[in-house]
This record gives sequence, C-alpha cells and structure tokens, in this order.
Amino acid sequence: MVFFHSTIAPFRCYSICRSSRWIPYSTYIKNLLNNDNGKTKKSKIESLSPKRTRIKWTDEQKVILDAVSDGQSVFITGSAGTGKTLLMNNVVKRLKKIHPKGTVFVTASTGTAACGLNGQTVHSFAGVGIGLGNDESREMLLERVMANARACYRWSRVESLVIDEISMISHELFECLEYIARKVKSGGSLSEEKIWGGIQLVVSGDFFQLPPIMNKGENDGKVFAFEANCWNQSFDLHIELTKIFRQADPQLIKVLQEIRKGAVDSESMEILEKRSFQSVPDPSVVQLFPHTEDVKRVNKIKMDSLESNIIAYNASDTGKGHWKRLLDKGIALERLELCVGARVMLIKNLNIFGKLVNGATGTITRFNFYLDPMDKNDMDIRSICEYGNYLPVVKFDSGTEMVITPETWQVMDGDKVVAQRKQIRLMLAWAMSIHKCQGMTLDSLHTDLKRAFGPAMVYVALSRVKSFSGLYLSGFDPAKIKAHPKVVQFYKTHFLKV
Ligand SMILES: Nc1ncnc2c1ncn2[C@@H]1O[C@H](COP(=O)(O)OP(=O)(O)OP(=O)(O)O)[C@@H](O)[C@H]1O
Repeated sequence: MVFFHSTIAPFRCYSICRSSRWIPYSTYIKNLLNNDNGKTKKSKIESLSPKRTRIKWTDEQKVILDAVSDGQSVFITGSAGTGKTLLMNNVVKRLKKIHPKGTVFVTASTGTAACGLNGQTVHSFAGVGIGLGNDESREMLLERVMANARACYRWSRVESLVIDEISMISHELFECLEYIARKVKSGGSLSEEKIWGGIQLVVSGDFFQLPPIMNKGENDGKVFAFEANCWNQSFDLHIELTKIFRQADPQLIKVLQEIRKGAVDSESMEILEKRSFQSVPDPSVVQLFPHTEDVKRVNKIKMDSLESNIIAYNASDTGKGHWKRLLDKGIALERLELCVGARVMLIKNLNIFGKLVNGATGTITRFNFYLDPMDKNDMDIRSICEYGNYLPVVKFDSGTEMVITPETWQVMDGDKVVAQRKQIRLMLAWAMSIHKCQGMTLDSLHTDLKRAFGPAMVYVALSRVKSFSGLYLSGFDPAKIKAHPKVVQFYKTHFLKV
C-alpha cells in the first residue's frame, strides 16, 4: 500500500462538481491533500489497523463470563459506562463456543445497538411486527410467527438468545417472546413446557436509560420488561456492574448517579448550574439534541460554512429486503459526506486504551490518496469513495492523527451474514441525537436541557461525558431530571446499592 502525502500526478483532467461549484481537477486534488494553502503538512500518522488490546475484566465481569460459559441465563445491568457493551461482545464469543454453530442469536431493541453487536433487532429475529399486532392474542401471534418460514426456522434453531438494550423492550414483547419460545420448543406438549423453552437467555441494559416506545392504547399500566410475569424466572443470575469506567472523577460519578435516579441534591445542583452557559462555548463541542431534524440542520450549516470540497463515501451494502433496511437503522450512514475541517466522530472502537473509542472526536485534516490495486483495503476504498481512493485523515482531540479505513457492520441471522455494510467508521460530529449517542463516550458535549422529554433523557445525554470540564449545559431545568418511579423501585428491590 502506498500513500502520497505531498504529490500526486493527475493524469486525467476533468472537473468535479459539488453543490454546483466546479473546480479544475488539479486544484481539487491539491485542496484535498493539503489544508494549508498547498503546503504539505508532515505529521506522524498512526498505523491503519486497530491495535489489539487485552482487557482486564473486573471480578463482576468475570462472574458473568463464567456464568455464561456454564450455560446460565443472565441479566446484566449497570450504570452507563460500566462496560455492558464491551462485555456483551465477549459474552457472544463465549456463547458461540458452547452452543452448536448457528444456534446463538444476537439481538437488540434498536437497529443501532443491533448493528453495533453484529446482530439483528429483536423484532426481526422473532418475526413479530413492531406494535405486536395491537389486539392480537398471544395464540394468534404464535400462529403468525409460525407461518413465517424464516422466523419459524430461527425459533426452532435457537439455543441461546442475546438481547441488548433491554430498557427499550416492553413488558408485552418480553412476555410474547417467552411464550413463543416455550411453545415452539415444547412441540405442543404441555408436560414438556419449560420457561423460555430451555433457551439460554442473556439480557443486558440499564432500565434507567431510554424506555420502550409505547403505542397509544397499548399501555395497560405496565411498561418495562421487568414487569413481565416471567421476568424473575427467566434468569439464573441477575447482576449489576458497579465499576464505572467512563468517568474517573468521584464528584461527576456522584452527580450522574443522582441524575440516574432522578434525585439530585443541592450540592450536585450547584455543580450542574456552574456548567450552564448562555451560548455554545466552542464549536468543537458536540451538541446533543433530542430531535434528529436539529441534528441534520446544525451539521449542514457547519459543513456548508467550511466551503471545502466534499468527498463522498457511498456504503457498499449486501443483503436484501428488510435485512438491508436494518442497515439504515444502524449508525453507519449509507452516504457519508466529509471535507477538510469537518468535525467527525468515531462510530466504532479503534483502540480502547489509546482512547480511540466509539464517540472519540476530531477534525479532518486532509485526505490521503491510496494507491495499490493489489491491496485488499484499496479495493474496499475504491468501492465506496465516489471520486477515487481517498481516505480521511483525522486529528483526534486526544492528539493522535490517524488515517481512517472502511469498516464492516453486519446483520446476522444466527451465524449467517444476511446483510453487510462497508463504510468509513465516521459520522459528522457538530451535532448528534441523544438516541444515537446511547452507548458512546464523549470528551465534551453541549446540550440544552429545556428540550429534553421523558424520563432518562437527561441521564443518557450527560452520562456520555468523561469529565466535568467537557460538560456544557444551557437551559438548565431541574424538572427535566426524571427517573421512572417503577425503575427506581425495581432497582431498590433487586440491587441494594440504589
Ligand atoms: N474491564 C474493562 N477494562 C477497561 N475498560 C473497560 C472495561 N470494561 C469497559 N471498559 C471501557 O469502559 C467504557 C464504557 O464501556 P461500555 O460502552 O461498554 O459501557 P456501557 O455500560 O455499555 O455504557 P452505556 O450504558 O452508556 O452504553 C468503554 O470505553 C469501554 O471500553
């Protein structure tokens, strides 16, 4: 593989159009490679491949991994930043070691979380539509699922089911899943019926984070999966991770824990008020919004203001129908437009200990031309980069400068890859939605708390940040800090630390 940082011979002479601005190809190339008026910037650029690092699991994490390897059904919970997602990736590997090929199904309540784990959504796995068919009885639902050949096959194959981001699964869906599993696995014999049909269930999430989206009229007073009648019997082990990795400052941890439970004392309130600002402090700070329209608007304004040439990456996708549509619910965009000066964010870990994790932000300094037709990675870029083989170079806020290569996200149906997206592991980072930021670690963020709605939104937003110095608030409204009373009660009953 060869990088040309300073010169490139543009044998062709044609123009490239972006937003009706036409420039000569040679100028275009020069602009791409340099962000300082043609002078070549020499900098140390780190290796292309993510470094492999060994994680030292905590005792709590080890207990979970051992229980999973023993075939136990486990519910894993814990505050934001306690390593649930990192652990789940390892849990899946353990499950695949103890169960036959194609019998471990990895699912999550949202497309973003499902794509992050290389899985599928719970709804697509189960063959149940979103909304569960309103007035449909469980028997009718079972019949509908059994009429769906692929869903029927999955239910008959599954020996272990992973469900991530459980907080967004309703009690009704959880009960339906258990019912279907029990009925399918017993083959119609009542005496053979076992809870979850004997499937090993591994469920993870924090009920203090985003709740299920309930359809009007669907709510019979119950909301959360833990309110399902079968919840307690579903697991051999219920465990809460207590070591928080994302934040190190005990004062910030205390404030976040209080926000999580919706009860902030006067000392914490004072600290939060000190982080309130009239305007967005620094353009490099990520702005979090509850609504995606605001995210799109802000990113577009910022991008246009740079007036740089845009390099577009069109994802290379495989898969059909609803599997392919699932890719669009993930975090990697189908079309990603970048330019020199754009603020960007990593959407997949590169190096945990090098602090290049999901959420790490930086600025695009240039694009490198990448030329080696025999190289496999080169083919990857050519298939997605609209104008040639260019890779973005990002100067991360931590100081590291890195060339960012394409990454693959998969939708898996058991062990079978049913859809795949290859895209650069970046997204624009001037603004992002609170829903999309769930699971991320951010160095700094700005959010307007006045706009928050529903319980948990303030906690999800604020718990992304690593330190107080990176937290910027406006429109501070203590009334927006809410936890659902049922969730508080659930944790009080089962996990003594609340
Ligand atoms: N045992 C560990 N050693 C070192 N770092 C860890 C360990 N476990 C987790 N981490 C790191 O802690 C950070 C938070 O982890 P992770 O995102 O998995 O937390 P989470 O509980 O899923 O958070 P959230 O609920 O916000 O999604 C990540 O940067 C992760 O790499």
